[in-house]
Amino acid sequence: MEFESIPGVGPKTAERLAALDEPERALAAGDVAALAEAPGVTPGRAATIARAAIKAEHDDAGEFLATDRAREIYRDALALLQDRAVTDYAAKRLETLYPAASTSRIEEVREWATQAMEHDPDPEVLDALSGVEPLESPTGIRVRERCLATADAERHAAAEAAYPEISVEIVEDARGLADLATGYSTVIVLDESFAGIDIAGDVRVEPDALEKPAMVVPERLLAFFAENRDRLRAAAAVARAADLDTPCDLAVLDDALSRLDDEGSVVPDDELARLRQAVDDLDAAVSTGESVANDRLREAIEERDVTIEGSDLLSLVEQGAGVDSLLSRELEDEHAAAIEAAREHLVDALALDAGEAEIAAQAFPEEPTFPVEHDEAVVSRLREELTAARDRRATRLKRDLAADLADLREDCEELVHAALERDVELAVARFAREFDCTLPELGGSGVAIEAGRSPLLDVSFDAVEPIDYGVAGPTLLSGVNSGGKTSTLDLLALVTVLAHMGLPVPAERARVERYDSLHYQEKSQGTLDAGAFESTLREFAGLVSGTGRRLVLVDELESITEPGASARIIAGILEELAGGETTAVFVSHLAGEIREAAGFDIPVDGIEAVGLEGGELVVERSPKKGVLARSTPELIVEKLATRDGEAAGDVESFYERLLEKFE
Ligand SMILES: Nc1ncnc2c1ncn2[C@@H]1O[C@H](COP(=O)(O)OP(=O)(O)OP(=O)(O)O)[C@@H](O)[C@H]1O
Repeated sequence: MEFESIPGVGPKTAERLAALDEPERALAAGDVAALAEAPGVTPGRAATIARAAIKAEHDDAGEFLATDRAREIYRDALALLQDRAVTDYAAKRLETLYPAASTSRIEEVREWATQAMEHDPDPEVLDALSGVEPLESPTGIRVRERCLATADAERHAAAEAAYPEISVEIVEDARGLADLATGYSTVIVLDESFAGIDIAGDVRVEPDALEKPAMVVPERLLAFFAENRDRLRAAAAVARAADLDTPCDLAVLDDALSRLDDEGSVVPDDELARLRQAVDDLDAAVSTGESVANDRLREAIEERDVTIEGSDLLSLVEQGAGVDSLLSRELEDEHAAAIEAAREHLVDALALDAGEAEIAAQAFPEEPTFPVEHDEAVVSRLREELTAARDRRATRLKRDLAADLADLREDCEELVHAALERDVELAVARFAREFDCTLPELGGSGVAIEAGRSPLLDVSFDAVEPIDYGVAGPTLLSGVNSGGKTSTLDLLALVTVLAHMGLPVPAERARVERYDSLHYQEKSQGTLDAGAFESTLREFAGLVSGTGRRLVLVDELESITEPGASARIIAGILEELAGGETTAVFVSHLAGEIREAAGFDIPVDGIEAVGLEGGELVVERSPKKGVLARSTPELIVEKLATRDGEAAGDVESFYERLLEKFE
């Protein structure tokens, strides 16, 4: 794919995208997390790129949202969805949903949304989702005790690229290799030609080492899993609670993660723990062994009356023999028992196995001495033996765990991806549930909403009164002050935007024409000066001369200038829009005047007050078709003119005459 063909992607970003593992898949799937892995691409930028790629794929060049207010409605809709996403990923991913002018894109999202709405936003799932994030690859790992070696320059370069964590050395011959073996505890040789060379130390010839990262740098996998452990556990919890379909064997993952500590080290098994302990405790155990032997021997000596014939004593003295000979002659058994006790102590205290115990046995020499002393050379040998066994065990555990984790690596990516995608779906499911949404029908002419309730109102959603409204072609919407005219336009816009995003809309039923664009002009704040008025007229000139199926919503355009001129201008715009493919709803207090000024019979709908209660208007929020709603002042005059039970005086007849003016 030519990444630069995506609008907004320059050569630099294209290069960064190309460096990703599977950029095409990530773009097609709107995988914001994967795209954001490209250096210098923030999640927000990734969402923009993904959206542009989707648009390009669906040949969706047009801009559906044609005005600021239309864009604002989209942003509000998006915010309502994003508020229901748990993860940052889902919030960004939701930004790839946009109101499309392309049927294929709308259909694609509708299919996805239909399934998404079926998911249950189980609190357990939502709770687990809070710990899920895209997986991260730790950087800066450095392994110093191991190196790779090769005689081939090309292989050297490949190895350096594949294993930035360890040194890659050039070796010419066996001597060079032997030198390396003295500097590193393990040397992994990449060249087959070195096979069979006998060199002291841990030197292995592994020609396929470039394909075996788990063997060469198990630390990489261990660090990856240690770094992502909490996310993986959270994703596994989501998978369990939501019964996600994932290839990852969660029990195997649990087990593998439990074998890893926070620093990326392997949690020792019993054997490694024993060996570590034995190395650490060796000196102390040897000296305690000595004490045990000496205590026993001292006790034995103290308890013993040694009788010795004078001639024997003489001969011992003449031979220059010390007390040791006496010990050996008189206390042989006791000495042997004391040595045995020392050995036993050493074996027990360090939990030595049979092989190690054999060495340990020699740590206390059989020759009778007092006090008993250990043989340092033997203890050193035992230390070396235990240390080597400990390191071998640790390396084996590391490799075994890395091998198990390597098998899980890809499945884990899928697991986390599935959990994050579920969050995106749940945001839509929650939106649909909380605002009583339904998937709208797309097609026909105009917009028809049954029991629509806008979540954008300034009252709590429970207090929003449902609205029925259907409109096609150019229409004037009249209504009492604060009757809900603007809110009706907002609802029409919101339903239309959501429908074109492929998402459910907050209504019991809705049908929306497939529009190419939405033009929503909000009420201007007061009369415009000449310049601003001119530019507004230019905008409308562009609108009437434009093509395509459009929904045009305009709120109180009359406020841009004086009422008489406004009515003529609005009538003129509506005339131009009539007869085409445009659905236009113009909210106006001048509906009567506009109708008079127009050269055709403009339909007028009205939001009516059904009465006054305690000084407050009681409003029927659903616009009535073909009704020019009376204004609030008219209602009040009428109320004053028709007060029951009061004799008509001068004042009342004034009200009656005023009322006649409204007819
Ligand atoms: N469907 C509804 N359910 C409950 N409250 C509503 C509804 N529609 C409107 N309202 C309330 O009425 C208020 C006024 O609504 P809105 O601004 O849409 O009226 P308007 O007819 O455009 O007013 P104006 O005549 O000032 O332009 C809203 O702020 C909201 O509190």
